[in-house]
Amino acid sequence: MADKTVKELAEMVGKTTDAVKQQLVDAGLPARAEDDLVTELEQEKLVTYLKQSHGQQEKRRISLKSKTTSTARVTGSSGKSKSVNVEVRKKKVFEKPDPEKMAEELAAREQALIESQERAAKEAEERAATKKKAEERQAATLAAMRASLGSSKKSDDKNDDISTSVVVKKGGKATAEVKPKEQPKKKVAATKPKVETAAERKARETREKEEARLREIELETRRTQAEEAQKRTLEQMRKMAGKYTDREPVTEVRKDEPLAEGLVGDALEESFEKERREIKRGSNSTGTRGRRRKNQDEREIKNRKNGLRSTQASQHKFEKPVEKIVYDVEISEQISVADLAQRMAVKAREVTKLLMKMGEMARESDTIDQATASLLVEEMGHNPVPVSDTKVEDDLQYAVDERSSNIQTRPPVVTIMGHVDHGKTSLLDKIRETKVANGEAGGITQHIGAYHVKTDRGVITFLDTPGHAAFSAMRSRGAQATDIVVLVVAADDGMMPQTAEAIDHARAAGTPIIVAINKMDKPGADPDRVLNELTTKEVVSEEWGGDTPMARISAKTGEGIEDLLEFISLQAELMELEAPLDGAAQGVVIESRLEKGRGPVVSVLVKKGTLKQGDLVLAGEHYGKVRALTDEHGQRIKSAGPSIPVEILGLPETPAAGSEFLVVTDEKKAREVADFRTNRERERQLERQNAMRLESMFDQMGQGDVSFLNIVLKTDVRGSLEALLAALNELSTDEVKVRVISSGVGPISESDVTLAESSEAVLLGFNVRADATARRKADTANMDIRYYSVIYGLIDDVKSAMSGMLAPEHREKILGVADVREVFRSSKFGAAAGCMVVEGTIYRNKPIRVLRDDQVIFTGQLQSLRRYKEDVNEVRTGMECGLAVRGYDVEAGDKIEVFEIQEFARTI
Ligand SMILES: Nc1nc2c(ncn2[C@@H]2O[C@H](COP(=O)(O)OP(=O)(O)OP(=O)(O)O)[C@@H](O)[C@H]2O)c(=O)[nH]1
Repeated sequence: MADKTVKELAEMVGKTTDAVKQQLVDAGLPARAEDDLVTELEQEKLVTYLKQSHGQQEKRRISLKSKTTSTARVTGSSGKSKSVNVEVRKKKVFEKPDPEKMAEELAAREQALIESQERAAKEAEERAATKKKAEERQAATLAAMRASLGSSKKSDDKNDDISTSVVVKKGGKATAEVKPKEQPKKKVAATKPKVETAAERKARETREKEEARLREIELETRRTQAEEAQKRTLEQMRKMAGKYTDREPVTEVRKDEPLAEGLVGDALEESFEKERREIKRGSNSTGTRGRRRKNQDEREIKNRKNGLRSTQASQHKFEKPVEKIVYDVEISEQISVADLAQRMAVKAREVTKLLMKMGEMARESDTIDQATASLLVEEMGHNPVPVSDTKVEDDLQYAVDERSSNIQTRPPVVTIMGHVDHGKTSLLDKIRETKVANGEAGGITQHIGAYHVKTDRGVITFLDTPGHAAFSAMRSRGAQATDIVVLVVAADDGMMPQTAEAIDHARAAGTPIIVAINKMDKPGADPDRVLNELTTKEVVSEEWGGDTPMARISAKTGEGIEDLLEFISLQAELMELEAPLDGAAQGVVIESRLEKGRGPVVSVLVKKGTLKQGDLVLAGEHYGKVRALTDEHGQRIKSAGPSIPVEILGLPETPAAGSEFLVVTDEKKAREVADFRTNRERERQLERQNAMRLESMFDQMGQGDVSFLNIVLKTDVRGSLEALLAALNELSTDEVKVRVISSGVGPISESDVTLAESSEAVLLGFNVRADATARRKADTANMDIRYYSVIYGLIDDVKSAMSGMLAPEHREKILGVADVREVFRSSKFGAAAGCMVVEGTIYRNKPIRVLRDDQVIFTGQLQSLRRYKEDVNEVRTGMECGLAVRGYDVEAGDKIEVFEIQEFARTI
């Protein structure tokens, strides 16, 4: 760069002289005229200024300080103070670049790359053309020079010894030099022309201008390439960002590279360096650079085609290239750790490790519950698919349903409910008496928990287990055995608590209600009152515009019973009750008992299909072949269709009342389901026991005053047992808890007595008696065995026992109040108060309180109570007295209140 005039500069950059002059001033240089020279230094200054103003910032040196060090003075244990260096390190965090922004940037850079390549090609062409022109010009100049030299040689010969050459020095100043005459010819030819002609000068200037432009292009190319490198680096960073998000970068950030700016780690920095080196090398040799550039571009394209692979891809070889397989893992309600691991195709150790992390210590053989297993599976990146343990059961049920066909109308199943003594049993008996005993020739009615009657409108089946307790026990087992509830309300008693409860139960089950207003024969019968009271529970008679049929009956005389049966049949018709007649039978266990000589006798109600002798029945946890079928009259029958109650023999044990039964063909499946149910029941039992243990622990820890009433209970049939257990369970309160230590069906045995004795339990028998040995044992142990035949009798007794265990309640009772009118002081008695008894009686020996402005200010005792001069024990309302309070001086206007603490027994 040579010194140039303002005009020359303007020509060079293709701007007006005025614009250049202004730029010079803006760049902080002195103002110039058109022909003033601008020195090289000034030109550089101007170029720097222009670059800056066009956004080409001077290359900044970025120095990121990851740590700062300062000095602090501290006093040591010896008391001496010393200075310590405090180094504060900054946390480096990778920022994940925004993918959208990156994509935009990438597109822009690609466009810029294409443009710059096109520009470079064009410029190369121009350069070649210019070079050619320059060479031509030079050749022409040389020819001219040679020509002029030839003519001057002739004149030299004339001037003999001196030749003058004019050398144009920097700045265009010409100086004359005297050269020795005998200059070798070839030397003259080798040197540049001594005098620069106007054409030469112009050529040189053009050349310089061209060179400057080329430098600019070079710079531009380098810049583009640097940007390219940056782009690639950022691209890699974007790909790597995901992998590094959770990690703390451990590498140091390079400080001398603007691209780094605290973002790039070692790997990226290295890649950047590589790019930089390539660019640097490329700039030294245009040819090599071009080749390299080409190769690089080819690589780029190849890499792009290959997706994520890049020139730096080899740096991340540690990554596992395989894609993770996500399994759908079926999880049953309980699953072993080993089994779960197998389903996820991992080692069991990995599962136990994860469990440990989650705070659960488990071995491979341990079983975990469905919720924990689901969590684990999710944690390990798979999909948990919870499956029901009842799948085998469901499959079995499905198979049974599949085999059902020939859908027919079936008889309704009716349960009779109502308050105690309102006549439920009487009603059932009356219906049976009129419809069964009389209807069936010679039939001996047998108690099987249900019976069916034939009416003009069809068959009706009654469940002979009256009361809502049995109804709810069945429902709690999922057996919706009842279609209609007949609610018995005594006309002379009206709606009672258990009437309301029965309504709630029926409502909860969605079972329609028919009301039987009983005891209409009684003189005190008031059916309207019943109707009225029932409306409070939103049971409105059809007569009153509601939808509940109500029959006025007498279980004693049989009046209205036909109407009731008619209502039931009509309701059944409305409900369009249907069931498949053919196919495998299924239904519900009504009752089961152990009978001497017959073994387990199970009463069932068929709900679907037809139950036949010889069928394989699965009921609850037991299964077996039906040896015999008996109807309610004790008659052996071959089969029973829908809604028909029968007794079956052949099961190995007594299933619980309310259990569902079904006929299966596959014994293996039946065993599988039976086993599963047994295990489930055992687990439930264990859970209950654990809960009990826990409960006891808490009780002991926190509330020392909780009492337990332990019970050993034996009943005749499972139905009563379920009902009683449910009822007893509800009796527990915060203070007294009922704990059934043992319960079962059958007579009270010696072991029951032993258990009751050891656990300090009361021994209760419902419709069963203790055998001889048990009786003897109870006598020796001085134990009381209580027998019942009415559920409510048993419950009431338990309630009383619980009440006896309750701590008595203490209540305070005010016995009398006296107003203090005057206070006298005597040296002998101290302060004595003259009072008037205004309420009750003032007692000398009872506790007192002193009240001032109706606020208690003292509680204590009287020191003396006198009437006139005599000491007395009590003074009644309206009488005057003198009294002294021990340890307290009363004032006129105070009130003396006498009280006592009374004990009240509490009931459950
Ligand atoms: N006068 C009269 N008495 C009846 C009628 N129905 C029942 N009783 C009497 O009422 C009492 C109770 O009858 P139950 O049939 O035992 O009543 P329940 O509702 O079954 O009683 P629990 O089984 O204890 O809940 C008995 O003394 C019956 O004789 C009736 O229609 N008229």
